[in-house]
Amino acid sequence: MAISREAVLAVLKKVIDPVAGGNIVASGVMRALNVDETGEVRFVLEVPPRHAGSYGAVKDEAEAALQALPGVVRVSVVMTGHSEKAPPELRNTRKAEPAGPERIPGIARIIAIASGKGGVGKSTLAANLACALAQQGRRVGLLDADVYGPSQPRMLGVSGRPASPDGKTILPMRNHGVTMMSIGLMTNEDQAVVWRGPMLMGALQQMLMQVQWGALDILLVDLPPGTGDVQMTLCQKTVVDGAIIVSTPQDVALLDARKGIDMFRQLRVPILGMIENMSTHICSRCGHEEHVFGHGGVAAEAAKLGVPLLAEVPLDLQIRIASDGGAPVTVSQPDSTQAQAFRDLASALLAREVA
Ligand SMILES: Nc1ncnc2c1ncn2[C@@H]1O[C@H](COP(=O)(O)OP(=O)(O)OP(=O)(O)O)[C@@H](O)[C@H]1O
Repeated sequence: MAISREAVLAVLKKVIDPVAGGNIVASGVMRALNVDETGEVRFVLEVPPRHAGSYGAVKDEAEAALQALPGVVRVSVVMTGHSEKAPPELRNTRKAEPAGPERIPGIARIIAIASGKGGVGKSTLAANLACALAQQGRRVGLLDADVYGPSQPRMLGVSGRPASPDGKTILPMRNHGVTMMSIGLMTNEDQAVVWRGPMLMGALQQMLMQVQWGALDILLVDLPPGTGDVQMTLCQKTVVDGAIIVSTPQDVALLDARKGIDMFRQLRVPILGMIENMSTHICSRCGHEEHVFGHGGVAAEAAKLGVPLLAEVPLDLQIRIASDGGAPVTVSQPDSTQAQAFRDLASALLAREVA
């Protein structure tokens, strides 16, 4: 019978830390827990050297309690006074497997919001979709990975540097029911950052793995435009459950969107659909409808490529004012027709069980 990590932790949480108080999991002396499928449980008790004597009994108690747990075959506990190196017997002796895409613990689904071209409204749509999904009861995260123009802090009205109480993990920000982290919060707003490939990959990995996202039903990733290192790294390192491609109806934007779709297909990421943004403009004074960038181009392209058209969002002054002011229209004017477009998009994704 395979033993679960949760069952092991439940047992360890009953073992009292005689020095720090509380249990040994909460106090942090129990580290590097490894529960493998053969029923072997290994961990380190990292204790202050001067209190080593007090932990002998703790080690015995933890070992005995775990041995009594059905499914546990072997328990090995190593006591150490420092944590620089894992003791030799704890090293994984199995050969490293090629690192394929992994799931991030606690995050049920990842959806990438992408565009071939910059400025087509990808961030605006990501912010509104995140808020609309949160309003419909989903636990939503939004990762702003647009290294060339991170705009989510402005769109979600968040500022300041994220805290890192332990110097290792990063606490995300939260507003409008959305848990958010942006590369823009890690750099000075006015500072132009020249990102090179390895730096980009490092920053993305850090934001995916070191941010304490908590339990999320869905993490939306607002990607930079185009088909570069960030897109590749995201899809190669993590399991991306789907991509949404945003485009305006213009030919040039569509051409780039097609390249984006090709890339995701090559990376085996399902295309959930396309969104036509700035689809049509309705004059706020006279109600006259104009097709500033043409209309219907994305619908035609989506049909040609065999992917669903998820939404057509108008070019609308309220949408711009709201997102540039820190409260997307879904939040600031929830009863408006503009907000309804995003709610319908969220509902459609929920109905298809992709969000
Ligand atoms: N439907 C819309 N109606 C009105 N304004 C919009 C709409 N969509 C986006 N905008 C505005 O257009 C500008 C660019 O949008 P946004 O930053 O979302 O684009 P982007 O594709 O994420 O750009 P980049 O790739 O450069 O980050 C913003 O000022 C935004 O408020």
